[in-house]
Parts: sequence; C-alpha cells; structure tokens
Amino acid sequence: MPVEPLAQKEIETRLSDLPGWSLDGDHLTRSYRLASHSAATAMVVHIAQVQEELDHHSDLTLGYDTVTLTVNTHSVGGAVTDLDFALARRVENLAPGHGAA
Ligand SMILES: C[C@H](O)[C@H](O)[C@H]1CNC2=NC(N)=NC(=O)C2=N1
Repeated sequence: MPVEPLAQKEIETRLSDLPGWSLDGDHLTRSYRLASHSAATAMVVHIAQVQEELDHHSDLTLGYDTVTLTVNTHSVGGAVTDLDFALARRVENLAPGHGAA
C-alpha cells in the first residue's frame, strides 16, 4: 500500500502517544539526553541499525550528551507519514535501554 501524508489532526493525535516528540514545521523531532558522549554515540549506532531495518532514515545529530532526530518522508515530498511514526515508536522503545531521557 502506498504511504500517504497524514492530516494535521491525525499527527496531533498520534503525537499525544509519544511524549517528547513534536512537529517542527514539516518534521517530527525529538532530542534525548544521555549520561555521556559514549552513551549518546551507542544510541546513534543503535538508531542507525533500526533505520536500515525499516529503510527509513532520520536526520540524526550527535551532540556531547544528546541525540536529536528529525524525520519526515522524502518520497511524499517531505510530509509526515506512518513511516515516521513507526520509526519514532521504535526509537522510544530502545531509548530506555540507553538511559536516554
Ligand atoms: C530507496 C529507499 O527505499 C528510499 O530512498 C527510502 C530510504 N529512506 C528514507 N527515509 C526517509 N526519511 N524518507 C524516505 O522517503 C526514504 N526513502
């Protein structure tokens, strides 16, 4: 089934189940804070593996002790779709194992 842009209202509803995530312009975004640079780096590697598995990739920024994702779906002109929420959910599920908050 082709991926479709989500309506604004639908995006807001889905975001209510993803605390910490928000819509910034046309991207979903979230930043996490970690205990150290090496912890943040390990989380980036883990997210990159999930992104390859999903074949869906955020812009992923590594800071000193932060990891920031911004994501939308290029193939529909940069709209937010199910694929972005699927990635956000996967990242939320792996974050506690990295001590990310
Ligand atoms: C060929 C490959 O499936 C596509 O280029 C994938 C890869 N990762 C992607 N990531 C994102 N964020 N949007 C896409 O449309 C996209 N397309």
